[in-house]
Amino acid sequence: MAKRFTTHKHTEATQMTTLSLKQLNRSIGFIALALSLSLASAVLPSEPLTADVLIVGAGLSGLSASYYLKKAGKSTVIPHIGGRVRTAAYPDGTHAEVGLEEFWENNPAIEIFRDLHVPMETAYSSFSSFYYQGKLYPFTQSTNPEFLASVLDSDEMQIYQRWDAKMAELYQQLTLRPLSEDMLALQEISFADWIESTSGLSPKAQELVRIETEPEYATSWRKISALDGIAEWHYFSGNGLAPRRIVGGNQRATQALANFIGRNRILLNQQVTHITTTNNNVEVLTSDQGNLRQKIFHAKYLITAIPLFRLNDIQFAPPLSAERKQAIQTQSAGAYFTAHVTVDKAASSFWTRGGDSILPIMTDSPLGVIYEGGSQSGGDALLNLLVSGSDAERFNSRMSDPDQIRETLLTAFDKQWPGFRQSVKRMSFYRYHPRAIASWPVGRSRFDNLSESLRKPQGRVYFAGDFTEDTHSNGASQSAIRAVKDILQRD
Ligand SMILES: Cc1cc2nc3c(=O)[nH]c(=O)nc-3n(C[C@H](O)[C@H](O)[C@H](O)COP(=O)(O)OP(=O)(O)OC[C@H]3O[C@@H](n4cnc5c(N)ncnc54)[C@H](O)[C@@H]3O)c2cc1C
Repeated sequence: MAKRFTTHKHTEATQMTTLSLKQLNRSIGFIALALSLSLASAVLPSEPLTADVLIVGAGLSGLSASYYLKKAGKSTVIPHIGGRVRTAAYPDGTHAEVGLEEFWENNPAIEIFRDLHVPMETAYSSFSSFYYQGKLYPFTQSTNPEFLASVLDSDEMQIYQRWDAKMAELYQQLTLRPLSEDMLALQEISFADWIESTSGLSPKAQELVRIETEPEYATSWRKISALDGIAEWHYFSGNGLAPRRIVGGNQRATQALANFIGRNRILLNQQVTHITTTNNNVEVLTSDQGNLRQKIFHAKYLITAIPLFRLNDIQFAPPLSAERKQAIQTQSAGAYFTAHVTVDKAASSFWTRGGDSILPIMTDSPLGVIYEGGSQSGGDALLNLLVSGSDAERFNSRMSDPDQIRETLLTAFDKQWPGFRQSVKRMSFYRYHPRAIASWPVGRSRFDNLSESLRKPQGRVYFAGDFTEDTHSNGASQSAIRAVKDILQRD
């Protein structure tokens, strides 16, 4: 989740690149029906509104699906907007992420952003500075291996490197279908138990693995299987994958996507409540969250691009298959809570070394991962705390008193950086309740048959979103490509 960014940020050139749409079958054509915003926002229409494909969910997954479909000449309509790519902007000119922090370099969305000329910043490492037993290990080096060599002694490092190479081999096996019996067995043991009993890593190296990866799946490493741990470790293995951020805030990327798709294709405040499939179309009922007026949409196909548990808000006819229902019910989720902390600029000495920022820092305390927000030169600094796991669950509870949350965070800050609380001017809290990110409990994984059932369509309805393929926004993008490809091949 957290990665250290170069102090000399490199703004990635936003040249036009060839999209991976070549795989998508463009040969099928049926008439794209236009839908105007005025029509959409009018009083209950007598005729249903129509499009080729209706997309439920205007997060990264739904917007990406719509992007690919538009490139292939299809019309789409997306009721609702929002999603987990969100940037908060404050009156003093500072801004920080509320949701997604970085796009990993292997995320297909990066190709879309290049195509849309969205400026990106490049980071170079997946590991971050971290606290272990009260001691800070600052990431001041240029690469993961150099950083690791500053944390582990040479014996620990040799064992770590052998283990890491084995992890890379196991990751390759995850791409094979069907998975071997040995691999599937790793679904039954927790990542923590497996590392502790088989890795041979030193206690410090084990803690490094835990502290660096837990913010990724946003729950304890005891709650995910070794199989999912192997998939997560891929982001850190070897030199690690490099993440990207959008200059000026990640929300600019989804805004660029929405502009490309056409704002009139995205209908605000429309919650999908019913999805009815017949042999030759899909009928959707939406409810306007402002005035509770209902609208009817017809489309040839439908893609749901919402968190899977949100499918429980929708009534399907015919109902979702028992296997899909079981897949949704047995899925787990990680929790996130975000706090933006405005602090006096002078306090930056706490997180700089030799004039360079060592943020993000993984704290292993209720502060979670401390990121740096965007600020105006000379003004206050904005820190972004990405809290995950049990601390996030506690803070997310509506019974949680904001004054207590604030005090817990200030106490944790003071323990780590004595005197820091004097510099804090304001805190803003953002809750993701109850489920922020996909995760699978021990005994379940995204590599089993149950999950596979969600990657197959039910009639004319396709299921996308980050809960079907991966824990990260990579899953949101990959699932959009899968659904669009399947629709274009079928039509
Ligand atoms: C705090 C936080 C930090 C994160 N950090 C990272 C990170 O650094 N890197 C990374 O890769 N990923 C990160 N993630 C995960 C990433 O944000 C998600 O994987 C990704 O944004 C999911 O996109 P999506 O389109 O699948 O879902 P969403 O963005 O959740 O979009 C779903 C949309 O569907 C709408 N919707 C739901 N139900 C209905 C309905 N019935 N009718 C109509 N609309 C509906 C919702 O309102 C929402 O707008 C983070 C997530 C959080 C919460």
